[in-house]
Amino acid sequence: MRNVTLVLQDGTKFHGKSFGYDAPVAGEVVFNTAMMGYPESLTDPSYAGQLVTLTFPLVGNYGVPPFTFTADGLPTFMESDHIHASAVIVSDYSEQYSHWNAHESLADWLKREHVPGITGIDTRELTKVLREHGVMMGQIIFDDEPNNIPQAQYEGVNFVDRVSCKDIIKYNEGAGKRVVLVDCGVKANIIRNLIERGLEVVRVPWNYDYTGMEFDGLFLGNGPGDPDLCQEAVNILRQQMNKSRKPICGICMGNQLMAKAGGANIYKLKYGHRSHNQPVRMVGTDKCYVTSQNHGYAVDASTLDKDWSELFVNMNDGSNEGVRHNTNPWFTSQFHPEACSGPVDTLFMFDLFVEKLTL
Ligand SMILES: NC(=O)CC[C@H](N)C(=O)O
Repeated sequence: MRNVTLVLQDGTKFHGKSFGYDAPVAGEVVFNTAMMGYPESLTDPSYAGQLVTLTFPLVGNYGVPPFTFTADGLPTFMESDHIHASAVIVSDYSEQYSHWNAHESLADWLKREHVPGITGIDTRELTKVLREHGVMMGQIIFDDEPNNIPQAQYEGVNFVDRVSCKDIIKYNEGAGKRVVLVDCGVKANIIRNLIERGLEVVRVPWNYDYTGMEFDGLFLGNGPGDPDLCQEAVNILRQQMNKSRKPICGICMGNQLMAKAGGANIYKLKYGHRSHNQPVRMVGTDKCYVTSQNHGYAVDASTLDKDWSELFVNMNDGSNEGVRHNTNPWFTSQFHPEACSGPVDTLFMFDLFVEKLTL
């Protein structure tokens, strides 16, 4: 294993070893405190452009599931058809793996997909640095080729345009109600949840003008990067809202786009929410849900127009976790009700959407 150094934007250095694909890489360094779920997280398109630090110390011990696809073209166990994170940073990579569904090691998968992985990093110390300073850009360089330092940019890059589908994809054609799904980098489990509920899904590119199409409801998926770079999607959404009261539901980036259409501003969180245990309260109730999350930006709910209200709020930091329109069936969550991975307490969001479609 070759020696590597992770260099943060402020000059902080961490030394480790390469266990994935041997190549220098740069990106935004973020951390995820979940205890498992690396196959799902690495294939979540919302991690595009990021070097993902896993704080759970032992990583790789359950291997990686086979990269098979179901009849409808969705990956059986992953969240998209390839790794989207730019690299993975762990404390102790486990070379031995064992799981009934393991097909290969994490190292072999990373090598096959040309994604760097580094081990031997004090990920808890790294996380403390990121929590103090906020997320930073970082570079993974190989100590035996120190001049080969890559550069990267995160802010201002439209990652959604890179990961969104380029053409319309249909699922479950001819089934009951038809839903247009805006693909900003949608996770497979959102599509699975819609299909499982008997819906026909028409997945369209992020900036596709669907306002002239025939459908019963609209779903806004998750996606990477800064929502302010998706103004085109917000403009189309506003047109749809001016035209019709059809149900609209959104997840993560979908919450941010909906809130923007509702007049709200977006800001960047200091170090984001990436974990399986984010507590979220439903506003106006004393119900708290434990949720799976992966986002770096948030909605400033105080800037929502008067026709909108906050639907969920984060119990750790008070940030917005969802919005709703006061009279129309338009509602969203910043967290991931589809989980994958993580707790499934909030799957009811999909049922609520179906309920609104059939009213
Ligand atoms: N998972 C997501 O949709 C993330 C939304 C947005 N890219 C953010 O980081 O806040």
